[in-house]
Amino acid sequence: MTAVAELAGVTIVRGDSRLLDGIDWTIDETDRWVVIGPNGAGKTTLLQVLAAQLHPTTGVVGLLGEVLGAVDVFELRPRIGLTSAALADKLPRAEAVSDVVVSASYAVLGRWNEEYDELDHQRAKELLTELGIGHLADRTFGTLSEGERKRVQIARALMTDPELMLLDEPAAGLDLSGREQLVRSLSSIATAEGAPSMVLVTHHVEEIPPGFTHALLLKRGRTVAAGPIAQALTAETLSETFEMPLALDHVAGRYTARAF
Ligand SMILES: Nc1ncnc2c1ncn2[C@@H]1O[C@H](COP(=O)(O)OP(=O)(O)OP(=O)(O)O)[C@@H](O)[C@H]1O
Repeated sequence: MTAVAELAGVTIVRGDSRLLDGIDWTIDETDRWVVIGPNGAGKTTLLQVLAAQLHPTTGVVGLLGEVLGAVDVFELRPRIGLTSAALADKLPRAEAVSDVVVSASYAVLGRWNEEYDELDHQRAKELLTELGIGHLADRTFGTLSEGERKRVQIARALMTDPELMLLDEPAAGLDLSGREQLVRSLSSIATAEGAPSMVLVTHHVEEIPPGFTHALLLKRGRTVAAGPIAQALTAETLSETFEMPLALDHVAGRYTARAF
């Protein structure tokens, strides 16, 4: 199996804080990881490292066969799909949904004056349809609901056929039906042939799409547990991560947690 990412002793220090503290982690090609942890655990920081946006203070990051620090990150980044609230805010609200998706192939935010191939538009339409929002292709991005916008972002991140897909709290702020539709879409992306390796960050086990294979639990910048999801994600590891006694259920491929 080929490693898509290999982190060894990754530590990130800002002032007196260790945002990440000695993270060792290997992501293989066929892995679909979920990263779970409380607010401030370092999840977004970890995703920024995987997105080649942040270099560790100490430690080594291997990414898509390259070593961070010894490679031009501008060559690496187009191979990585990222969705996050920060990125969503930068998408042009006045632009047509299909253009928001298509413009990803040129790694630009906003359509400007690039010429896009008919093939690109076809691909964008296909992706939007896969995500259940094909009918919104001609709408203006700013007129979409939060849940619809999240799905456009995912289509956009998939547009470049990334080798690694990073999703930072994709279901945050969605209502129940929005969350369930998104979980279903992510599950079908995760289990599709030729899908990219995936890392999904969340606070909530309810948001883990069926088909995700591995879990990393993070607390105060450190790994509590990491590995195949059945072993890494248990009532014990979850309780330790969130520092409260939690019961964990796993029914029909979905997880639920509650305090007791
Ligand atoms: N530049 C910085 N300087 C100092 N502390 C920082 C800096 N950037 C982030 N932090 C702190 O690092 C910690 C980890 O932040 P991060 O955003 O990675 O956490 P998170 O797990 O994604 O949290 P949340 O679930 O709330 O989004 C937080 O306590 C945050 O305040």
